[in-house]
Amino acid sequence: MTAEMEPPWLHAPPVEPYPYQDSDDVESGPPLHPALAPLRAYVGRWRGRGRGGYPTIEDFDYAQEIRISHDGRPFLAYESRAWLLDERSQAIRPAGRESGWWRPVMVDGEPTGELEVLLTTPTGIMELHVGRVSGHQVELATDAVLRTTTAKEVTAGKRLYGIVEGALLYAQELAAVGHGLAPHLSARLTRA
Ligand code: HEM
Repeated sequence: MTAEMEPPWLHAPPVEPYPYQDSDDVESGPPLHPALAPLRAYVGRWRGRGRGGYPTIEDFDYAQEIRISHDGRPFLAYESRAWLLDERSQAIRPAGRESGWWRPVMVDGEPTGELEVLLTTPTGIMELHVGRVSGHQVELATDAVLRTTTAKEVTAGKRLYGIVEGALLYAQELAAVGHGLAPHLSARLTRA
């Protein structure tokens, strides 16, 4: 590469590690953005178990960890990892994994109670949800689903999340592989 072609940053000093904090504990870390006040109860590390099924598959038991964190900006980061359990609650194999963002809608500096949620899975599916927060309850429905060419055919989804007696509960429905909306997952997780 000739000197004229070199970008100016090529010989700049090395950068420090990412200097901002990502926190899953509202008591420490950066202050929670006011947009996230209605979702404050969700921030944390959660672990628990659930039961799943679909018209096309056998019912199954699973365990799951969810991390919901923030960095002081008006969105939550969402990460979930699940694994299948046998009848003795021993791990069989890794299962669903998902990550994305929960974005409360703000108008004139006030949260409207609406939520935009973006989620992706390693199985080639991207879900765009619109939702509502009321009290501790979060209700989501897909606005769009995008799939890679090799992904299973998922066309819609619906989710209901709640915080009940300090636990995170949810139920999730899917429209997939030729079926209309039907339950796929429900679980109860407590703070890990
Ligand atoms: C806690 C997370 C999840 C768990 C534990 C889970 C578990 C399972 C299991 C055990 C199966 C049966 C096939 C297999 O053994 O792989 C399955 C199938 C399936 N799951 Fe999930 N899943 C999760 C999340 C999701 C999500 C987020 C989506 C959609 C975005 C999804 C869509 C599907 C579809 C489309 C099938 C295939 C059904 C069929 O081909 O008949 N799953 N899931």
